[in-house]
Amino acid sequence: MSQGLPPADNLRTTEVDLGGLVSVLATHLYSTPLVALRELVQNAHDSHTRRRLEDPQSTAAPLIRVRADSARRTVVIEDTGAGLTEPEIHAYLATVGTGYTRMLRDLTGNQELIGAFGLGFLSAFSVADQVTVTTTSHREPALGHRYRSRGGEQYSVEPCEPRPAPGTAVELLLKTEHGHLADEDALREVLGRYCVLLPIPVFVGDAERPVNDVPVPWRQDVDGDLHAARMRFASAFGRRFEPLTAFPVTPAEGGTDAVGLLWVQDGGTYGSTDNRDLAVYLRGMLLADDARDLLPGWAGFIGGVVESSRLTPTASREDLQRDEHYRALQKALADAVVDGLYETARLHPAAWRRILARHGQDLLGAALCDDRLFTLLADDVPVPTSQGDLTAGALRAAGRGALHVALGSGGGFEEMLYRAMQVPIARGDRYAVLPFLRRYAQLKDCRIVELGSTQGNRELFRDPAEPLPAEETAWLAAALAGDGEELVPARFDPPGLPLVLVPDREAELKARIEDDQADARIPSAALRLARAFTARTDGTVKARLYLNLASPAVQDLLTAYRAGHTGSATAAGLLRSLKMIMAAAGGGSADGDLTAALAGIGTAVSALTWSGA
Ligand SMILES: Nc1ncnc2c1ncn2[C@@H]1O[C@H](COP(=O)(O)OP(=O)(O)OP(=O)(O)O)[C@@H](O)[C@H]1O
Repeated sequence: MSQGLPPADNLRTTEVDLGGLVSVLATHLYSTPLVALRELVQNAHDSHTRRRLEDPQSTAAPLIRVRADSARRTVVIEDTGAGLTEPEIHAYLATVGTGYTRMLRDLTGNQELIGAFGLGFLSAFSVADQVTVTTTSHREPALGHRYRSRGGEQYSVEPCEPRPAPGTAVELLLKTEHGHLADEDALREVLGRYCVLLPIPVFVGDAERPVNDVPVPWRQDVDGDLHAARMRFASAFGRRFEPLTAFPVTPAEGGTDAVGLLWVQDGGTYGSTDNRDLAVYLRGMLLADDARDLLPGWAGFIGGVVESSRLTPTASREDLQRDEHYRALQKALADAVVDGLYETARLHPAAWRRILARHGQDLLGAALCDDRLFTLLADDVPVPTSQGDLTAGALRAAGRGALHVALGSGGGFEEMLYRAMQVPIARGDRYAVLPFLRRYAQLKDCRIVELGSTQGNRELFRDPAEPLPAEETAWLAAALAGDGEELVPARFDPPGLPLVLVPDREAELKARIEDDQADARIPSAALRLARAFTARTDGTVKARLYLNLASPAVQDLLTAYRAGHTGSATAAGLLRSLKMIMAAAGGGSADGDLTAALAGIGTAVSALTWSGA
């Protein structure tokens, strides 16, 4: 088949259904009607830049004022910029896809100009039934023109009184459903966010204070305390949480040009909470309000603002192209978070303590995803244990050089055993605790005792000095162990504890981690690590019953059995009941039920009492 073009006389021009196109562009390009406000303020800003370039002698103070009249359901955006001549209205304002702004930027190289696509003005029709633009060009200060359109498809232009000074007023007669925008408080809130980085003051109503008067700490030479200025900005900008600390984003050599500010948000986070909140600005205008994907997945506690002129917006100017600049910024932001946390730990110890307390759980997971972060956090981050939050170092010291971790979901026999041993036990079932402690143990070369795992059990339950004869083990197993329980003669502390039933926690953990729900709660990097640890578990053994040969009670039982004492079976029954009661108290389960165990104790006591009589 020929790949060439058809003969010229066969070429046709694509028809445009203007009405359909205008409707799509005006109504469907943007995700929220608020974008119209942003586009119109941005046009006002560009018009000021144009004025400065074309009319450098002008002494007019650049300002943008937005007014609302709820009774008339109107919003007016006024500027003291360049204004438009009548031909310019036709050629730029009323021509879809063409704007003066882009040409001016190409011509002058001025990077402050924001407009690019020649589409933004159309967004006015997404919120307004009628749009009226009254304008006076700085080139013809004695003339005024009024553009009027309903829907954007057709428009009229007529002469009118010139404005008191060159500039433009865009009046939106709001659609009923968007009438709530004609409210100056609402406008203040929206514009305060959209325009926070615009260099031109933006006023709402008759206010004398612009909505964008918070000093931008990475732009101005801040007098005095830079950290305090960063905190002020973060506090003014953050929507949901107060900042605990703030740190800068700086351009990376050969990477991104982005600058801005990140902060650690107050407010608890858990493994499951993603409060990442990042706004991205391009040439001073808000581009992406929720660009959380630029922040690392483990940084659920970070909020921030960045601006970059290398990022490319989509035509709606609400999202960013995922290009190499986007990826460079992602990397720079991950580095900035880690650098910022280092800086906080070094310079702001009080804030650092609050961050550790608030976001300890998240940080455990974060440490697993970034080596530098692990180094920073290893000795500081709190680990939840049976004795409250402790650092890994404190856990190790209290465990006489070993980290003790329970793999069960809290309570259970582990807690009882550890209480008897008087060491704190880390809650290995909590988000990221187990992989964090394993990594810690590996790097710091210390022992980790994971109770419930084969390895951990071997550490805790030592082999007996001499193995028991097979016949005695068989008798004990028959007397004490239930279905699916394996009797293991051992020695362990404290000697007062005759036996312990240990469910196979690795098998339990494996089942839990393989559960689909875990995917939703745990960031994938941490989950992969956890799975790597449980992959080797086969999960066939349900529980092991460790019998403490160091316990005087067990020794007496064996002596009685060897001597053929009739009471040995009764005493064994007593121990079996004790096992079941302990398992039930610890939230676990042994064979049989609690009522039977309690009854067993009664029977044993009666039998022993009578046999002694
Ligand atoms: N307030 C204003 N003052 C002066 N000229 C304006 C004003 N608003 C719009 N214009 C003119 O109309 C043109 C078209 O505006 P429009 O918002 O559609 O596109 P743009 O700003 O050029 O690009 P983008 O679609 O990227 O916003 C602008 O380029 C500018 O020349």
